[in-house]
Amino acid sequence: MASSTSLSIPDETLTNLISYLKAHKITHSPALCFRRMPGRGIGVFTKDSIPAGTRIFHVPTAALFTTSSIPFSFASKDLRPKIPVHALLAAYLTFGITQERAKQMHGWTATWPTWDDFSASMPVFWPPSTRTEIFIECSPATESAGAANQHHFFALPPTLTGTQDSPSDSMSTGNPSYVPLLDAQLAKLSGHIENTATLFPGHSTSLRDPQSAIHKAYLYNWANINTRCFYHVAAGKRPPRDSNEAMALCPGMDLFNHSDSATCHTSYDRKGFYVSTRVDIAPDSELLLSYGAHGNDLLWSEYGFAMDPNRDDHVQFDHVVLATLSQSDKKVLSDTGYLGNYTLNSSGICWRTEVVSWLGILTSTQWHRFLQGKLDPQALDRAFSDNVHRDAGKRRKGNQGHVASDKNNSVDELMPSTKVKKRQIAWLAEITRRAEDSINGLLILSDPSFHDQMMRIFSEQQSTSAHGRGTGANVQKRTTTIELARLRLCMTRWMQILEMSHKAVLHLYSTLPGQDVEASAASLKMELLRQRCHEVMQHG
Ligand SMILES: C[S@@+](CC[C@H](N)C(=O)[O-])C[C@H]1O[C@@H](n2cnc3c(N)ncnc32)[C@H](O)[C@@H]1O
Repeated sequence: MASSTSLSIPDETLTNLISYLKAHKITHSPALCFRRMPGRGIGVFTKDSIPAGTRIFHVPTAALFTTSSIPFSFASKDLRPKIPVHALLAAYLTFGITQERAKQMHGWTATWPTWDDFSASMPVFWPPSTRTEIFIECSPATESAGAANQHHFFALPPTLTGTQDSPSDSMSTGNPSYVPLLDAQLAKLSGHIENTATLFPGHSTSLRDPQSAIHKAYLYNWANINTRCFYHVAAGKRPPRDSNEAMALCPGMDLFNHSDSATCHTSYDRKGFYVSTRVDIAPDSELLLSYGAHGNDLLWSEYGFAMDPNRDDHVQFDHVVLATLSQSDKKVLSDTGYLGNYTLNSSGICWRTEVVSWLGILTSTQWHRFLQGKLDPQALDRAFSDNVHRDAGKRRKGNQGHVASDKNNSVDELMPSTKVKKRQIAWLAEITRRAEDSINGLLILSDPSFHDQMMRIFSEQQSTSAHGRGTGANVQKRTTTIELARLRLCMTRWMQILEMSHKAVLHLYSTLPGQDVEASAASLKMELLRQRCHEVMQHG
């Protein structure tokens, strides 16, 4: 591997990074270079082709930033077991690090995102108003559809917030182990702040004060650790029970972006971390790691971005399914291990949802046999068709030659699999309705005439201007940019959810007779929303 000097970038921050890498004996393939890209920060690229299986990056153990980098004068041996690693690293970077050390690390830390980047993209830093139901009123003039002029909707999807649960339709009522992603993250962040404040009493007041510079610096460092750390266990140490306690920051290696089809992978041994290529790499390509097989909700909440497309994407829709089940259904599902965790992805609904769909349509014995793979529902459909033909024959005889009308479309007359599909369509229609409501609401808020309402929902208002990064018009412009970025991220995610449910509904319609009109109407509606969102993304 070559030394870092071969990375040539026309950007002072990146040039300083190269000096930092060199000074810390961090080496890499001579083909690598760093580039900035709109919407994804810095990434690692190759100028030349690289064969599969090549080691392209090495960060020696001595260059890692871990709890071993923190002096005992800041955190004693006794204190360390009492604080999560994430919180300790954030505390040290916020008020433990000397000016001299911060200056030494600057060649690397200057490449980190800005606070505005995190604030715009990570919902954990957004105001509570983005998590609760939004009501807006429109005069008929601003109402493009000309329909109802009151809108209520959610900016953030329930898969992140769980806020669409009413007590009777609650994910938590139905599935006690379910904690929405954002709730878990908010609890973790506030737990870390509280823990740090307790263990470092000299900083407790400012850490707990959202307006203080220390609090804001802590959030910034916490976000950096959250989005840039790698799993690492020091040589000779046992892996901790909680993988979050095995953290290392790897200078330079933290600039690889994520992909669901990563071209590189990481490994480590006692000498440090390595990145190697998994496949042959073409010149001028970005080198990509996998942060895990994560759906967009997790990528968004933990890392502040969503991929489009993302083959690991899915949405959990427990809130929709559970709201349609009786307590006794939930008990049956709980007893069989099928309560909750119902997901939809680009291939349709998951097996767990399929299982719930048959509950009540099969007899209890049939349903349990179906779970065990001992009953093929198609056999039931065949038996149903045979019965229908037999009955029709009997009716013909009974009616002395007059064929009985076959127009009875009551649910009881439907084939078992048709009943199941109709049930699934109803669930998907509910996901679609919620997504459409939210997209329409966000489209209204993106209109300049709704600027004040948009700011009330997406802005911390007074608190943003207290960040000490500008005044007057400058702050106003910056905050508006942040709020609009937040709104657009919500719109993008709802659109992805809508596309997923739309695709699944179309597939179900295609397996049922006479659903062409419904399918075309749904596609038309979808296309109109897609176009309106596209316009906002382009010009708004
Ligand atoms: C470990 S850093 C990677 C380097 C990062 N681009 C930077 O400039 O610091 C992780 C962050 O990179 C960004 N990122 C990673 N993969 C991305 C992707 N596929 N699309 C958009 N942003 C991505 C996200 O902001 C994420 O929090």
